[in-house]
Amino acid sequence: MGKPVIIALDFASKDEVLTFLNRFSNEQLFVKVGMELFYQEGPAIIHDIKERGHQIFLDLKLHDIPNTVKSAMKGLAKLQCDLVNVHAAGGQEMMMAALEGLDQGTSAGQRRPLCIAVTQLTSTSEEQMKKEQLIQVPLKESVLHYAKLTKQSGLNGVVCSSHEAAMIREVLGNDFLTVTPGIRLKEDAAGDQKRVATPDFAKKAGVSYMVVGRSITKSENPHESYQKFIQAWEGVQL
Ligand SMILES: O=c1ccn([C@@H]2O[C@H](COP(=O)(O)O)[C@@H](O)[C@H]2O)c(=O)[nH]1
Repeated sequence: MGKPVIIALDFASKDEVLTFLNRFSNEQLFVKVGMELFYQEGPAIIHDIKERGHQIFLDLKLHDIPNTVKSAMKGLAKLQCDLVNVHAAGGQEMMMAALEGLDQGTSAGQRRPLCIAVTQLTSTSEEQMKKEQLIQVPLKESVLHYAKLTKQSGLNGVVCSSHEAAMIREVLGNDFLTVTPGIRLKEDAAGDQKRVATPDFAKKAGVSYMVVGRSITKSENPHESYQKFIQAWEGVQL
């Protein structure tokens, strides 16, 4: 499975990214490129990171009409990232269109990126979901509903919080990926995240990959902080 931690490279420039990556010398990482970095640096940043041998989750969370998502994914497939994503709220037709686009954009002999869908953002609380999205079921039920829809659409997994991962694994199987942001060490500030969990909670819940941003990138010693997350994960014997 490789590294259980995906580092969110939420930086505004290539210089900041390279300074950050240089702290890890030759260590191969699994990193996430999100909107902040991609909108500033464009596709070239993907080539720069890939050149250094890191795995990439391109986290652009596509959510648009099926035809637009299909065409966008066709283009993104050419960047040869390992993982891309959409919002499950875009619906089954949109998610299936995303896969079609990825298939069309992947050349023979290349591996199609895995595609996952965001269920409910980890910055959303149950109260907020009910009030602002007018979804009146418990948040866990909404997440499971989106996860089922995602699987039916043929995608490889979901973005959810660690609190929903065990339920999703139980219902949808061990091969269906759960990628969980909102990961914090006990002493870390939650910031804008509402559904947070520690690495050991995530491991016990059967999470596939933990996404960690600020706890590592804003730390005085990012390499040491990264190691703390890895060690906390590895310290849990299942
Ligand atoms: O539901 C979601 C989906 C994506 N994210 C992204 O993960 C990181 C988390 O960063 P932290 O600094 O560790 O909070 C960030 O890039 C988000 O865009 C998410 O948090 N929740």
